[in-house]
Amino acid sequence: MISVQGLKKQYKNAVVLDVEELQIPKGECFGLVGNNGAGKTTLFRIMLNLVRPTGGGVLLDGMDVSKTENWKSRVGAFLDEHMLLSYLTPDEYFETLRKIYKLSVEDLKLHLEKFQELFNDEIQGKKKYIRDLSKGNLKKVGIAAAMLGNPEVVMLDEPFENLDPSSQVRLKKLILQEKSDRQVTFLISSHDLNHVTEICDRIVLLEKGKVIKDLQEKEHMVETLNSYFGT
Ligand SMILES: Nc1ncnc2c1ncn2[C@@H]1O[C@H](COP(=O)(O)OP(=O)(O)OP(=O)(O)O)[C@@H](O)[C@H]1O
Repeated sequence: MISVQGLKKQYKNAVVLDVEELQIPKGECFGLVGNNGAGKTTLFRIMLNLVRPTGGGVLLDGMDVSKTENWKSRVGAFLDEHMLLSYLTPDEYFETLRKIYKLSVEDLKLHLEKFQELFNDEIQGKKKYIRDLSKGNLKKVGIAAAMLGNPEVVMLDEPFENLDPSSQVRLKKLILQEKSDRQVTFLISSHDLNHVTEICDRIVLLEKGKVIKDLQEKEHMVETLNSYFGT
């Protein structure tokens, strides 16, 4: 369970995040939407202790993410390409992570097998460095890396962006599979309203850093979001 309490982030005089309370239960697929600059990435970055909040904090299973490191083995995330080691090939990168997470060669192989359809023969066994991959393929490497080591919580910032239509469908299938097989808690930010409403149990809408809607009923999600975004 993730618990956000009195979270505030301010840059000079601008308050970019102001979330009074948010509880995300285990196994929930939590979607985060909002216009550019609404504060989605800032919320994820604070949850990963990459940005220090001005006030309040985030607890993961009771652990304050800014005060202990123990939550890190339970969380996987891909926010942007800076999280990757661009001087490695995807194979070298996965092998490096395998060693860090102390997984067996077989564990890594089984994990990557789940991604074969999504990888579409473009990622493994190639001599291409991560820095030379297309944006979509780079995203696929980041997502596969975020899910490595069986994390209980997976945070993905704009996972569908830059993926071709078949890859978007394959990614949705993968997320739903992981969720039903292992009760993974997914936190997904997206501008793609169709995809998030399809796979998420709940959608939180941010506007200028504040939660203005917390939608938990599937039937009303699409309608409410379409009317908000004018889509
Ligand atoms: N280091 C920083 N210094 C000043 N302002 C910042 C900084 N980082 C983020 N911001 C501001 O915080 C606000 C929220 O940004 P954030 O990236 O969280 O939005 P977002 O919802 O993820 O947007 P997008 O949909 O465009 O990715 C923006 O106004 C942004 O300019």
